[in-house]
Amino acid sequence: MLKVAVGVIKNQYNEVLISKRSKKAHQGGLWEFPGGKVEEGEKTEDALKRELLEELNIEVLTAVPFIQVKHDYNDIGVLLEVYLVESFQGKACGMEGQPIKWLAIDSLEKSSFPAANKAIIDALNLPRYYPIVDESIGAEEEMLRHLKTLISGGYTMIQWRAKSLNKSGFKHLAEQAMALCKRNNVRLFINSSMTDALEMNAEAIHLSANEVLAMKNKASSLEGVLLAASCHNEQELKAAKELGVLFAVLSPVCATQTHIGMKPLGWPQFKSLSEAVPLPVFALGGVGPETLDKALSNGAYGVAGIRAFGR
Ligand SMILES: Nc1nc2c([nH]c(=O)n2[C@@H]2O[C@H](COP(=O)(O)OP(=O)(O)OP(=O)(O)O)[C@@H](O)[C@H]2O)c(=O)[nH]1
Ligand SMILES: [Mg+2]
Repeated sequence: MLKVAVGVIKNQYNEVLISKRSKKAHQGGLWEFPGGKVEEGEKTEDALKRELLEELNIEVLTAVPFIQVKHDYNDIGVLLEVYLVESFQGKACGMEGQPIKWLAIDSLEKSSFPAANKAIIDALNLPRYYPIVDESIGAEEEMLRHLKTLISGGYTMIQWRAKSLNKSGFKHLAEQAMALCKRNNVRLFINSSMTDALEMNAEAIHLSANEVLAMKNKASSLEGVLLAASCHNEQELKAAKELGVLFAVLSPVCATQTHIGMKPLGWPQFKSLSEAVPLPVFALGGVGPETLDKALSNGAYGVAGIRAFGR
C-alpha cells in the first residue's frame, strides 16, 4: 500500500487549493489536493512539507492531521494521510506546470477527483453541529415536531434515536423522519443496528460502540452508506476509524442528565483521545452550540447534543 501525504490547504475565505494531475500520472487529468508519496524512512508531516514546497513553492507553517483514507484502485492501493494546512508562507503556484485553483469547499465536485477523495470531500463538508432527536424529548409526535424545529433552525445533519420502540414501531417512525429530511436536504443518521437500518434503506447509519466492535472487517458490503459511531474510549475510536466511519461522537465530556453515573471524560482526556485517532470527533455530554469554541480548542471537530439544540 502506497503511503501518501496530502494537504488540504485552506484560506480565510473557506476555500481550498486544488491542483490538476498531469495526464500521464496515475488518475491523470483529475483534480487533487496537492501532496505525494512518503519516502522510505520519512515522517508523513515532513513528506507533506517537502511535497508542497516542490509542487507549489509554499512553506507549511501549521498542519494538523485530518483524516486517513484507504482506497484500492485496481492497479494500486493507497493510504492517504490527509492534513489540514492552516497556515503557510509564500504564494502558491504550479511549479510543475500544473493548473491550480482556489475553490469553495461546498463546490468541490467528487467526480472531478480520484475516487479516494470522496471521503475527504465528505469530511470537509461536515457541519460543526450534530443535534440528536431522542425519545427523552417526548413521544413520537413530539420527536417529529422537534425534528422540524431543527430543520427550520438550519441544521443539516441530525441523528434519530428511539431505543425503546420495537422494530416495526421504530421503522414506521424513522421512515417518516427520513422522508422529511430528504425533502429538506438534511442528512439523517439512523441510530439502530446495522441490519435494521439497512432494511429500512437508511442512507446514513449511526452505530453504537458495541456494534462497531462486533462489525470488524464487515464494512466492505456497505458501499454508498455513510457511517458514524458512538465512542467512549480509544479502543472504540480506533475500531470506528478502522470500519471507515465518517466521524465519531465521543462522550460524555461533562456530566449530563441522561447519563447519570457515567464518569465524565473531562476536556483534557477528550483532547488526548480525539488527537490519538485521525477522525473528525464530535463532543457530546453537557455541550451545545455555545460551547463550540471550547470544543474546537480541545481537538473536537464539532458538538453534538439533545436538549442543547433547537430549543
Ligand atoms: N497528491 C494526491 N494524491 C492522490 C490524491 N487522491 C489520490 O487518490 N491520490 C493518489 O495518491 C498517489 C500518490 O500521489 P502523487 O502522484 O501525488 O505522488 P507524487 O507527488 O510523489 O508523484 P511523483 O511520482 O510524480 O513524484 C497517486 O496514486 C494518486 O492517484 C490526492 O488528492 N492528492
Ligand atoms: Mg503529487
